Amino acid sequence: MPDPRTLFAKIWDRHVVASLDGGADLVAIDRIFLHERTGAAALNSLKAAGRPVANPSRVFCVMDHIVDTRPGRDDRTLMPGGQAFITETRAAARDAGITLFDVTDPDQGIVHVVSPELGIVLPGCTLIAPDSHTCTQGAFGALAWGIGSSEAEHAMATGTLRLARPKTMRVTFTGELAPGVTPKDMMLALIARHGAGGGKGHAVEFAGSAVEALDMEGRMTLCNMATEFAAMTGMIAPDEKTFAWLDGRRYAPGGAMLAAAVAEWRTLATDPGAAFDAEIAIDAATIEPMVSWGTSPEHSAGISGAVPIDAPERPLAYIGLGPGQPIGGTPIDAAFIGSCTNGRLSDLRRAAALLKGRHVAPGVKALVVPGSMAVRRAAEAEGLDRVFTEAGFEWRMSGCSMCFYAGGESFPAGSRVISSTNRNFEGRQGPGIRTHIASPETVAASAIAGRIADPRDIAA
Ligand SMILES: CC(C)[C@H](C(=O)O)[C@@H](O)C(=O)O
Ligand code: SF4
Repeated sequence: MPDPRTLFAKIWDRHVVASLDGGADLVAIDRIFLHERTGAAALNSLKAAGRPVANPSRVFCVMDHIVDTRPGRDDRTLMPGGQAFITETRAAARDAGITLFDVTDPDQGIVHVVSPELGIVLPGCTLIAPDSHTCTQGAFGALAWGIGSSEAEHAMATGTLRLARPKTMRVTFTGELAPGVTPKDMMLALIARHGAGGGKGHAVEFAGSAVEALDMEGRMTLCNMATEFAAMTGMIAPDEKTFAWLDGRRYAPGGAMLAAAVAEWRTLATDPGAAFDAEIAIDAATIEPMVSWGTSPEHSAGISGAVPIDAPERPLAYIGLGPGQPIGGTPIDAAFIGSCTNGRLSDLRRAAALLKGRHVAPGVKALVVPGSMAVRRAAEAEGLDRVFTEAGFEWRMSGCSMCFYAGGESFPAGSRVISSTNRNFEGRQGPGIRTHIASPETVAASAIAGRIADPRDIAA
């Protein structure tokens, strides 16, 4: 019998092209994604070096970070000088012969939403992008991680990347989530309990009954925030839900090819008895809806909790809360639903279920930005756009939008925002913006209440 191996080891071992001096491996890269924020730089520098993209059919590019999300958009963006990122990336992508999902393309959307939607990420593949939330796609049992721009160049030119083998960690969520508690809350609880550096240097596999019970979109939310845990990536063993998701997607294998692929993908799961370098176990039933109170995702607490009495000064000064202050009940100025963490159809459905027949509190600016145009169309087909707009939310085109102050979209300086996104550091959503990260349900409930509120208090 061969030694039991982890999901990570199975993927890594079959992608190692060579073991290099100094302990690093040369790893074959199956898929590369670019976006307009960093894409033009990588493609242009490759071109300047006189090197073509080795295999353009494996390289994809989206427009998501800087694009305007107001309906009727074109290449113009609220980011000063932002249009050049878009036009230069478009020209460089066309020149390199890679696949581009452009601003007005029906497939446009946030990179980590579009790739799974189109079946570009597959179990067992290696996928990289110069974007830290590439780990989202590990939800498919892929090895997917964020890289720097020069590594993107190297990978595009050679189809490989040189890197040191990370350590492995398994995070097991046992038991069952309580009603109203979501994958976002699982990650905020993990990071609050084990620190924003807790996964450093590790490829993290999420496992256990509460993970198996999640749908694919929930699994993506979980893996998305592996980078907030400082992990190289997050991943989940592929199962029937994974295979069903991929069935019929444009770039995924179909027919007899799919059946053969599924047979292969079934072998990827971690073998019983395989050893991890580190293990964490969390009882899912102990998690409640979580909200951040500071400027790191580790500054998070249960909605019924309070800011710790020994909380550090600087984040509290920025966020404008005091030690021991209850988190629930804090008045908000704005609410945002969207991003690669929580901007998918199921996120929108769950928020809309709470908003139906209700209205955002007076004075609260609320906005929903679907993670992709496909999500937007699917939501409209179900009438979710009307639920949101009747509740007083703005209904936008897809993009990163207010997740990140890169496209110039923001709320008035200093606003307190409840947000379904993944980062809450100073200025993340714009000058002086005080971000509280939470699940889409908590965002919806808080928008209605005009203050940070527990979604479980609203009967959907
Ligand atoms: C702009 C991009 C490189 C960045 C990232 O790497 O994650 C952004 O997506 C973010 O979420 O901060
Ligand atoms: S939605 Fe936010 S976290 Fe995701 S890729 Fe865009 S900016 Fe980064």
